[in-house]
Amino acid sequence: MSLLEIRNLKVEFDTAKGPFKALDGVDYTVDAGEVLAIVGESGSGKSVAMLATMGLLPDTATITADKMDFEGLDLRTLSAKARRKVIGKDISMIFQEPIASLNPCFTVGFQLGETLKVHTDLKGKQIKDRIVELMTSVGIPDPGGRLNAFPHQMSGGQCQRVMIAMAIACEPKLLIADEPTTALDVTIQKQILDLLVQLQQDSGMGLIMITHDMGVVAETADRVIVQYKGRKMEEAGVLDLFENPQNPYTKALLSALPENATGDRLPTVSDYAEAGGF
Ligand SMILES: Nc1ncnc2c1ncn2[C@@H]1O[C@H](COP(=O)(O)OP(=O)(O)OP(=O)(O)O)[C@@H](O)[C@H]1O
Repeated sequence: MSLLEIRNLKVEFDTAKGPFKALDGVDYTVDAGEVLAIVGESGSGKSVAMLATMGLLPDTATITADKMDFEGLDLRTLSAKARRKVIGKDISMIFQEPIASLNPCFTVGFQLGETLKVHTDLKGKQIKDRIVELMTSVGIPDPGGRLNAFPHQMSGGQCQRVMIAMAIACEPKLLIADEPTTALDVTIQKQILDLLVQLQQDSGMGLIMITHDMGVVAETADRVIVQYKGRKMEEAGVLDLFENPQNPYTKALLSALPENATGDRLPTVSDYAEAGGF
């Protein structure tokens, strides 16, 4: 049984201009211990798909799927109470803007503690010990001192480490990372990616990496889903995708990488769109 199995996921938003189809029948499967990258340009429906899975879309979204199972549990029919037991514990998510994701009014230690209080039976000193252990595992120096810091007193990279600590606090079986390095400096990006992959390998959890960056895909993924305008264009193992892309859109994405440039100007995806028929 797969960890997460989604069939024919569709999401439509009710907007002032009428219904808008953000996702049009996409399948996703992730196994324990696997890293799935979902790649595509802005607006391709990567975040919407995972927010739908987490039950985090607004009421204006109509979500349908033929199947949406997490460890055999049907996420479509879960009560709000049962869902809260799964989401944030067995499935957790980190987002693009680490500083905005943390509450500026509370120390990072307090915020980590709140996560542990909600989802575990730990109390008092056990909570503090676990916070220090978590901060150590995500590479925050002087964790005992830093737990009293407010988010604005930490760098973007450190805040993302705190978000990762919060996401892994309850030892999730699946972690969804939505553009986790996009808002960070290039040098920090690599460190955060390495940390995520290391944590994934140590724990054996499934990891879904949402990204628009083929470099991130190459660094992290076992398998890749390429999305464009709410549809799946291609799904392949990471080596196959880079060596032998089948879909014109995937070929266009790969041609737009700086290392594949041949002329004076980098090609863009739209250079390929008409010829490729997408
Ligand atoms: N709450 C909403 N109401 C209406 N449309 C929405 C809503 N949320 C997302 N969309 C639209 O759905 C489409 C897919 O959005 P989504 O955020 O999934 O894209 P993405 O591939 O993750 O891109 P990005 O990397 O920019 O986040 C976009 O056109 C977006 O404008």
